[in-house]
Amino acid sequence: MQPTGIRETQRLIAEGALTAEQITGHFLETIERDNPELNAFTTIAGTQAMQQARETDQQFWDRKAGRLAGAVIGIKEAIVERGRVCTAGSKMLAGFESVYDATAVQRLRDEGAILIGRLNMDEFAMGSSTENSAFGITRNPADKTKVPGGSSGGSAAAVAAGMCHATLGSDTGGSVRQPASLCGVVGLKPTYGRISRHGLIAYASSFDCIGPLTHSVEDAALLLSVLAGHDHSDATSSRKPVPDYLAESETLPQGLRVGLPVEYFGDGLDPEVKALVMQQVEALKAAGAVPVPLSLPHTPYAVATYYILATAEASSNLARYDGIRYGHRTDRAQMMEALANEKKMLQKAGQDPASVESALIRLYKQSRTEGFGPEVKRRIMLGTYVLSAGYYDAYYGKAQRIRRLIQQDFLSAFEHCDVILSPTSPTTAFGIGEKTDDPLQMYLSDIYTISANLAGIPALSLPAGTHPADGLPVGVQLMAPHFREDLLFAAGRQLEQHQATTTRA
Ligand SMILES: NC(=O)C[C@H](N)C(=O)O
Repeated sequence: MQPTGIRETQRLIAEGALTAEQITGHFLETIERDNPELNAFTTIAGTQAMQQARETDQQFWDRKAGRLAGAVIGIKEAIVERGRVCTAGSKMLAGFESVYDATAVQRLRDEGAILIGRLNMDEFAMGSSTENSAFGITRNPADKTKVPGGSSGGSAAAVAAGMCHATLGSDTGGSVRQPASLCGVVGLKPTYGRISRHGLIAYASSFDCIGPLTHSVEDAALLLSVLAGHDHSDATSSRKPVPDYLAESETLPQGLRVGLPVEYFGDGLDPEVKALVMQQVEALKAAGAVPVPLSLPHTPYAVATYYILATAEASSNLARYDGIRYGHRTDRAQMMEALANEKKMLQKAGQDPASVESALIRLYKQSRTEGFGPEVKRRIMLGTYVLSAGYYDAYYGKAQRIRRLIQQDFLSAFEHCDVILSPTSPTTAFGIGEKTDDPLQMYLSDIYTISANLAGIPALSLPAGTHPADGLPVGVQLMAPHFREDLLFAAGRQLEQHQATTTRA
């Protein structure tokens, strides 16, 4: 059995009990064996990873190892990596090779991480099940008939299946935390602006965050220490100093007040999920924390608000894929022939052939029709509608105002508590195909994760045990005030320790 934690691996390499080459080889064998069925990885960078591993071993030997030396990490398709195909799960970007590294990827490289490949996702991060990828669905390693969650389903499945130490995902409305919960791993959405978005293919820019998925809270803290910090290429990245999250989260602050929002424990929550989440509250209580019942009154509007604002931003961000400057381009010869035929038909019918649209307009339309999948098209249409002149105030303007009220709910709540605890997802992983015909049901699986994105606050999902009926992983979510990731890690580590002792006992 090989170690799956970064810190543990580093200890073993430093002691000479393991080499980076061995651990990378082990992960590659696991990928080779299990990826054909799971489809977590879209690209496997075996040769380069082994080369990097050999360099890492030399660095350990020379005592020049970086903070992530020996850490084998996979990257979500939405985050660009120099020299690799970066598709964001879309046919629109099939074959698109990036000429630069996202800042987050560059930071991993600078600290010696070994980059092992690229991970499947819902197209342009639009989805909660990884069933919307142009490159096939990803399966949940815990039960291959179930979805892994989404949109970072490949990133969560790869960690859960032991194919790497950690992965990068992105979280616009729960896309790191919900799949982490459904696959039984740790997932962090940091404060908006804590990690640079430079090189993250844009979906909804006022929400998009890059975040790590790991086997342990400790590894998530280590990764955030490396990934966080200001970047001159992203004007929204924060200049706040980056703490040593590992050191800052070693002990649980005395008398930590844990907020329990009534709106997160009501209708629609599976009772067994609720019971496991409440066990986490008991574990924190036993460590001296104090539960504080509270209300976040605007929660019922969160899903609607998010799906108005995110689709509006997406319709604008995705306008760049026009087939000329960027993205898939339709076959021009075929298109010209079709246009010529249409003109002939009109002439025959005695109508004006000039009424046929121009070749340029047709090229845009045809390229976008072919390049985007159905969910992306739905969101572009929704987003364009809510931004249109006659409806702007009724939808977009109103949603912006409700977003402010949701932020205000959290600011008020944090006057009475230090962290907020809730389920991450109302149910365990659902069946493949179960929600694909019902977009509203799919959107509702983000019910507990979306508010943190609306408010810009950090949130962590970690395993809370397995559901007694289906044996699938259940996640618990912790949320904290802006830039207080240290509190999430401190509470998360406490829960992990508790789980380790109770499962051992
Ligand atoms: N991207 C995300 O964070 C996932 C969310 N379910 C969405 O489709 O927008």
